[in-house]
Amino acid sequence: MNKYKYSYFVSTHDIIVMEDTKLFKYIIIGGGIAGVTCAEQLIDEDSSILLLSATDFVKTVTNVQFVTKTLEYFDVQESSLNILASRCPNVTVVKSYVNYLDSKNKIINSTNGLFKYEKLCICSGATPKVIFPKNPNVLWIRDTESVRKFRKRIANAKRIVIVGNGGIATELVYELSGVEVIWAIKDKTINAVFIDGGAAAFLKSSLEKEKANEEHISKRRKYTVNFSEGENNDALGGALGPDWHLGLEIKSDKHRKVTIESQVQIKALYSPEEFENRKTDNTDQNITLKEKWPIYVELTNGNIYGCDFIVSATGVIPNTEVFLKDNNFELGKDGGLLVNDRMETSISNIYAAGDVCSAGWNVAHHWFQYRLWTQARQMGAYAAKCMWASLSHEEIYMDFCFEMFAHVTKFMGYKVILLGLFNGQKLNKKYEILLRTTKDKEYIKCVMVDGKMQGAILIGETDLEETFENLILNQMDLSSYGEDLLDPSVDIEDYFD
Ligand SMILES: Cc1cc2nc3c(=O)[nH]c(=O)nc-3n(C[C@H](O)[C@H](O)[C@H](O)COP(=O)(O)OP(=O)(O)OC[C@H]3O[C@@H](n4cnc5c(N)ncnc54)[C@H](O)[C@@H]3O)c2cc1C
Ligand SMILES: NC(=O)c1ccc[n+]([C@@H]2O[C@H](COP(=O)([O-])OP(=O)(O)OC[C@H]3O[C@@H](n4cnc5c(N)ncnc54)[C@H](O)[C@@H]3O)[C@@H](O)[C@H]2O)c1
Repeated sequence: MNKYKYSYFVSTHDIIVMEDTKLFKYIIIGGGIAGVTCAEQLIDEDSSILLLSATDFVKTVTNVQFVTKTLEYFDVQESSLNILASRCPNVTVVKSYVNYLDSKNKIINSTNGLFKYEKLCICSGATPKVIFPKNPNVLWIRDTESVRKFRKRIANAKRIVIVGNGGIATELVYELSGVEVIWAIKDKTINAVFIDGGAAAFLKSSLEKEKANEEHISKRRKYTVNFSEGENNDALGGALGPDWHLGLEIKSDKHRKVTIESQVQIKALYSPEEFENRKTDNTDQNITLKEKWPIYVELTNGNIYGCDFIVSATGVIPNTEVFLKDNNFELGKDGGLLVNDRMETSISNIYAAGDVCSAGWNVAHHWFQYRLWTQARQMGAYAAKCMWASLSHEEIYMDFCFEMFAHVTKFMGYKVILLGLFNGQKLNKKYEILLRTTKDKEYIKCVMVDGKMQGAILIGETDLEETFENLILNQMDLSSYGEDLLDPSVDIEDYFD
């Protein structure tokens, strides 16, 4: 590896570029799915491409399989930097944390020196938005390191409180057994980030079953994660993804014990000493308080729980901070780097993809951004195409995957497919719902406007995803079918394919 000389004055951020500061045609920051996909997809084979990864590992996607035109499964691996470099000979992979961007001179300063770019793609992901982040009894899940900390603490835990109602909380609550879980959610029903109340009721019964009785079907076929002990890297690693929870099989007791506290938030946390000093009346209403716990949680409904620790699964914030210093990036409402339909940020020659960016183009009616693995991959690949097209003056079109939102995952033991405006997003409550549900088997919901399908939730093995995807994309008028559309005796799959 070349060593680059550099000079850098932290006080003024003036960078003196030495003659041998290396120029790369493309630089990509971030070794998560967005960054790695971007590097792999750069078809400019003669070009110098540099990928900077803050950690010793990068995330690579393998065995991509399309379920439909827009739905895909894939395996994810944590690979060493050398493996990526050997797979992509035109990509130099350097472990380095970027701490300053000089967009005027197109230079980045990193822990491994200065690098100059023609085109830069920022794929720095997102950081968990943790409630009470400084409290040592509040944990989160994002990367391998955070899961390691969680595993260590859960091994001896009797009760934990999980806060949040999205992907991580839903998966964690389902995966844990042999420990009492208090699940504190802001909404009326579980997993409200992804599904409606009806689907939530369908899934919830899974929590009452014993873990051992269920077949463990993985969300994807494989997720290889490196849990080697001893490594202690403070840099935030890439987000975990499919099947990150498979390593949580640590309790022999397979009983789930989940209490759902709905429509609440955390009001306060108390250390044992602070709790002892509380002399309010409501503290003794809760028998669980007779035991001594490392931390106590007061909910907004007045209930107080002692527990071993709390998991904050309360969403993410795009990792932009380092890049904002002296750079006037336009940001999206959610704090991401705003990108246009060419994945360009508001600063020329700088692109962004994955969790760090906010889609700022006029998005297709049936598509919206969700910070998901699949979208990180799609955006990374498309950003690569856009950077290449810009330098080679080629015309390209927006990828088809941005036409319709599509996500396949697994919640509470069921395959879950979300298509288009599956929860009536963007429709201002002006839509009808067609529903078919069979207990413990399937839940099918179609969102309809004027007889045309706008979105769908498919839970279980319905085999309807391809048909429904076509119906949403084609906007075929289905008024004449009315409710028969979901009649189990009508084989709509054959009819519409
Ligand atoms: C527990 C968990 C489960 C999930 N499950 C699913 C799922 O089932 N399906 C799904 O679709 N999505 C899932 N997601 C979401 C998905 O993992 C993310 O949306 C996706 O991985 C984001 O990829 P990314 O490349 O944009 O960011 P990241 O994976 O966060 O990668 C960003 C990279 O940038 C590096 N970096 C940051 N700052 C710097 C810097 N200054 N200099 C150098 N490098 C830097 C980081 O170290 C990191 O390697 C899950 C997320 C989590 C946390
Ligand atoms: N199977 C999947 O597709 C899957 C699984 C895990 C994670 N992910 C993705 O990983 C990322 C992180 O997951 P996540 O579950 O942390 O985020 P999320 O955005 O899915 O859910 C965040 C949840 O936290 C709640 N919340 C926010 N602030 C709160 C507060 N102060 N008090 C109480 N609740 C609060 C929100 O209401 C929401 O329910 C997301 O982008 C998510 O989509 C996806």
